[in-house]
Amino acid sequence: MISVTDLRKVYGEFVAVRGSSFDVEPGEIFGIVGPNGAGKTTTLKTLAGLVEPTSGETTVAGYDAADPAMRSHLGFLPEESPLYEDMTAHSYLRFFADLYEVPREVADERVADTLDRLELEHRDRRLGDVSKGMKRKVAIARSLVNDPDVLIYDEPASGLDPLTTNYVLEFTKELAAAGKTVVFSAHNLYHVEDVCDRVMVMNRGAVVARGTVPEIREEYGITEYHVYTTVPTPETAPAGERHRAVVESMDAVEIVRESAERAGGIVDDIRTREPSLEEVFLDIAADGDALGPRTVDGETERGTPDGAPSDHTPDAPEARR
Ligand SMILES: Nc1ncnc2c1ncn2[C@@H]1O[C@H](COP(=O)(O)OP(=O)(O)OP(=O)(O)O)[C@@H](O)[C@H]1O
Repeated sequence: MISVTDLRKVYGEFVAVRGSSFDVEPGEIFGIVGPNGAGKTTTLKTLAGLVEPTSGETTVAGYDAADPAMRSHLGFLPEESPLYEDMTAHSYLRFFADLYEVPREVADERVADTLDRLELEHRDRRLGDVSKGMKRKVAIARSLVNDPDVLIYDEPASGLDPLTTNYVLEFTKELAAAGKTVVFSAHNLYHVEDVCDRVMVMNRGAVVARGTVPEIREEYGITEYHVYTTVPTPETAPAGERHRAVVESMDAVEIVRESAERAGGIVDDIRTREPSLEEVFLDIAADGDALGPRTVDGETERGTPDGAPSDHTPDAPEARR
């Protein structure tokens, strides 16, 4: 449904996106995460045809992203979406439906249905007078007036209270279950982990990891084993009435077991601690300096145009650097 090959965007001398490649399958929820300035919004705006890439190919719903015909298949939710404050939700959405040339009757039904599904109250109140959560819901409804196949949502839950956030994320899942393809960016990794089928991590303009969350965790995170023994061993520290060693491999667990048995005790519990996506992410982001300078000149000096791998096998987490 979406195919991006060697996407590169340079502003003046500054390299905002350094050659990223990824595919998104129909009905998939694909998350783009990364620290501030990583290049997430630039990537999303390129998909939406709002930013012209410096080089690379971007296909959305079978069209080049720059092709105006693509727009009718796309719903784009920008990070900030100022609404016309004097309009009501209803008149505002109708206005957009008209822009997309949706026949009046279809538009009325679709708008009412979407507002019902979003449980939007106060439909006839001025948009200037409604809460931030409601405004976001109206912006989401706007992204759906043309019944698009592809939804591109930049930080859909940014700045919302936990209840509305949850609502928006569940709604996103429903849209994908109904067959829509969703690409969204987020800072909150818990949301990404909860909602996305696959994730791409960007840092300093480069794609540094991608795959399912378990794949990324396996590739980049370190699983810790907490090994509890009945006797002290050189590897353990006191932990309540027992002793505990924190190790990172099963071989190390065996060493603790042998030490405990030599000391006349046993290992009586082993617990596995998976790193959170947040921990994995911080670890990946900490490697950002290794990506090198972010200017066209800096890249030439390094002798590599991209600084990051850009193969087209989205299921395989990439090697770092
Ligand atoms: N029009 C522009 N002109 C010059 N530089 C730009 C422009 N748009 C973005 N940039 C720069 O490109 C880099 C990537 O920006 P982008 O908005 O894509 O990052 P982001 O990952 O979405 O960040 P955030 O999480 O802060 O929204 C940033 O350093 C930004 O300052």
